[in-house]
Amino acid sequence: MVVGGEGNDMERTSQPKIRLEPRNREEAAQRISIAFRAPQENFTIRDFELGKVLGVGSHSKVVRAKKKGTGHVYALKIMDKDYIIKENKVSCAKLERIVLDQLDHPGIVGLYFTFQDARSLYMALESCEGGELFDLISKRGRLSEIEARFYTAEVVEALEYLHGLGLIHCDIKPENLLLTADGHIKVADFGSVRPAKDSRVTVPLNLLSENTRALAGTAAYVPPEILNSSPVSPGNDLWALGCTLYHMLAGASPFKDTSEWLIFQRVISRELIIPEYFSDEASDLIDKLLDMDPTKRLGAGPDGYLALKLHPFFKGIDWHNLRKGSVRKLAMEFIARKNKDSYSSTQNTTHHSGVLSQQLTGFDRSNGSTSSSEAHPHLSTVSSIDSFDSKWAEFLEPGESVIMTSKLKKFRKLKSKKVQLILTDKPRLISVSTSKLTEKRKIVWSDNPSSINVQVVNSSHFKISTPTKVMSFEDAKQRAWQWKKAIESLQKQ
Ligand SMILES: Nc1ncnc2c1ncn2[C@@H]1O[C@H](COP(=O)(O)OP(=O)(O)OP(=O)(O)O)[C@@H](O)[C@H]1O
Repeated sequence: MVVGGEGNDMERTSQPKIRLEPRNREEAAQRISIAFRAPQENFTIRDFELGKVLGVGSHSKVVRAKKKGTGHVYALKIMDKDYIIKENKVSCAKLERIVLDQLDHPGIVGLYFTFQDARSLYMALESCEGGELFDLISKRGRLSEIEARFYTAEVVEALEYLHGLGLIHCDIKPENLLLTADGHIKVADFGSVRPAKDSRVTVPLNLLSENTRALAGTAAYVPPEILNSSPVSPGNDLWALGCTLYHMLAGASPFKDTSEWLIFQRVISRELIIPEYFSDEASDLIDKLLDMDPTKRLGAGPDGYLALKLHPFFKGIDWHNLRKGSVRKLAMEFIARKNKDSYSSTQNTTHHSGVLSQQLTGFDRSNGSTSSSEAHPHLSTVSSIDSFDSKWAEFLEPGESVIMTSKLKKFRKLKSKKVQLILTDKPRLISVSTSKLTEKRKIVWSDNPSSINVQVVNSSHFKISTPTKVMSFEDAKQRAWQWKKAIESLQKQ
């Protein structure tokens, strides 16, 4: 990605550029003060051996990439230029680049370098080999309080650092909390970040004015004050932290419903049901983080993070040595559940060289988790990299690439089954039973929207209608609209 990067060879291509042009003197002055630590390199995608898709966001695809020559492995966040321009996400991408560049904390995903080519922007991030906390929770159903305490403590530490710099993440949720190979948490996805008034982090003003227009965050984690257009504050992240802790312990976010509107109603009226099996300490902490008044949330008051860290839920947490080992049991339990993974190891370049790193090298989540091999339709230009690794590859024809795939619940009458739905560039729609690993009945493709039609019921539910049947699906990651977009864009091609 080029952010004010004169002199970079990438700039001299005749391809579309994404630049950060100052609009006035003030901005120009501010821009000069940004000297990137993570350089803008002249690399091309051919300088990397691409591995599996680590995850997909709403405007990016993140792929494991090994740098030829050095063998270093990165999580390469790839953003399609046309798409982010069309979707007005350029400022989010630049913001993430600029902010990540200035952060340095073990609880925050590191940025190594950026580059771009004709089609895409690339950010080489520290690779979090353990995947999303969301997937861990989904696989387990819910986490134990011991695990939830540890993960929450690590997020608290990272938030303390961020808030100390005057930055609000604005999208804390289990999907954006990534696990390293040795079982520690790192906060990712800084595309929604906002500075508080007294922020010590340099953020160009034009990016902010563009970025602050949109409602930041994800419905189920958005605090009530944001729905009332109040200015951002650290309390926003503390609310989302309370929702995240609840999610870890209950297996679902506290404000769950079938549409964003209904979720917002629950948030505004604080319809919070705490399950009986939550300990008193966990219930009390969640209650205090989910205070309707952002200034009263634990961690946001006059005693700041000290009050939060001293809460009885965190009893036993060694705050000074949080990131020094002590995750052995958690990580080993995690890897034991993943030992069927047929992941072929690549060298890991994370900075964590703890005891577990070696034991866990090669540990991954290539076992069909909901996001591990998902792709975005707008990223079809890089879709060929999907075909390398997944166990679903056996259902593809030679040369066929995955455009999008998710583990979904498929409903039939009153029952539901888990299926892996795969959309390919052929185009084909393949539904594979995750229990039997066999292809279910063929879904006959048609370019005609009246023959194959996708109806979105809400963000997680959608239906695919063909002339002979209607199939109902649930996507736990709320990608119903992405399924519709992906299928329709292939029909238009
Ligand atoms: N450093 C990393 N290491 C491993 N996986 C990663 C890394 N960064 C991102 N991912 C995976 O890619 C997914 C998408 O990344 P990210 O959230 O940064 O994208 P985005 O397009 O900004 O998403 P969003 O829809 O949340 O705005 C993550 O949820 C995660 O699964």
